[in-house]
Amino acid sequence: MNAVTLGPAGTYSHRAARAVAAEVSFRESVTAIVDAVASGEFERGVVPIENSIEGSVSESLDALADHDVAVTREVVTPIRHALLAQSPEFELVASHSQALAQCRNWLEANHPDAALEAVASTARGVERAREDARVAGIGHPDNAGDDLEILAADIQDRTSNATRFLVVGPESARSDAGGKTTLIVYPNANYPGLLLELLEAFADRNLNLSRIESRPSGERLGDYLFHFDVDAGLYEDHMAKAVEDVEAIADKGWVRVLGSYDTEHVLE
Ligand SMILES: O=C(O)C(=O)C[C@]1(C(=O)O)C=C[C@@H](O)C=C1
Repeated sequence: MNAVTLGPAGTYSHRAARAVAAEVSFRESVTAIVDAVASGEFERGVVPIENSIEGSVSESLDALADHDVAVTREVVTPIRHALLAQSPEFELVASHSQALAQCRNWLEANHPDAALEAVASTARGVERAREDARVAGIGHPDNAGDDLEILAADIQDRTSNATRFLVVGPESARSDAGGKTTLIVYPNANYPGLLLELLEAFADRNLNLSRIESRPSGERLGDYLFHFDVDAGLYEDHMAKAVEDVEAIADKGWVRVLGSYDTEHVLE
């Protein structure tokens, strides 16, 4: 199985992708990854969806809403950041915006004068550090190689820092089997109790939601679509019925059922 994920080599996404595919290729944005799977160029894509400190990765949510793809698995992995540079004499810290945010307090306390630069990925920030002595990168410590020093390890603001990645495949890979289901709902309507009705489709059947996110639809201000993760598989009768109810409520808009899948925990 070949997979595409956020590059260059050495990103956390790369570490997650190695757990599901023997061959991993890279793109520099989440949207490009989902595009490459939707167009059939790759069998699987691995995208970060949510972090325990910083919350949702909105580019991933929007890319999933905009493409006909399926979710085939989720991978959860701990994120332990290190500060890497040629020497302690750096002026600027480059990393992915999520990583900079996960280390915000540590950076403020330890390097208040350093400038911050958001780049496409943590590994791209480490590359910047490798090319330029004025730059430090934040990323996985394995990226240090022979030429960079690990100036500090475990610099994330909370000891428990974990990111959830979704493995996406073509629509044909959509499965009803698995302990979790993701769906995206665009009701294209706005009236009192609409969200309550959607939630009741699950609550009335004792189905637990593990995540709900709203994202702007892009159609008009105040118009939203909703991302639901449910702790049940589509093979379960009450889950299939909940989806039918949601489809009836959203009959002026659309419902994208991305499928059911299981979770893998990757520690290294
Ligand atoms: O830049 C990377 O290494 C990534 O894989 C992206 C990403 C993210 O977007 O959340 C993945 C895990 C960490 O939370 C930090 C960055």
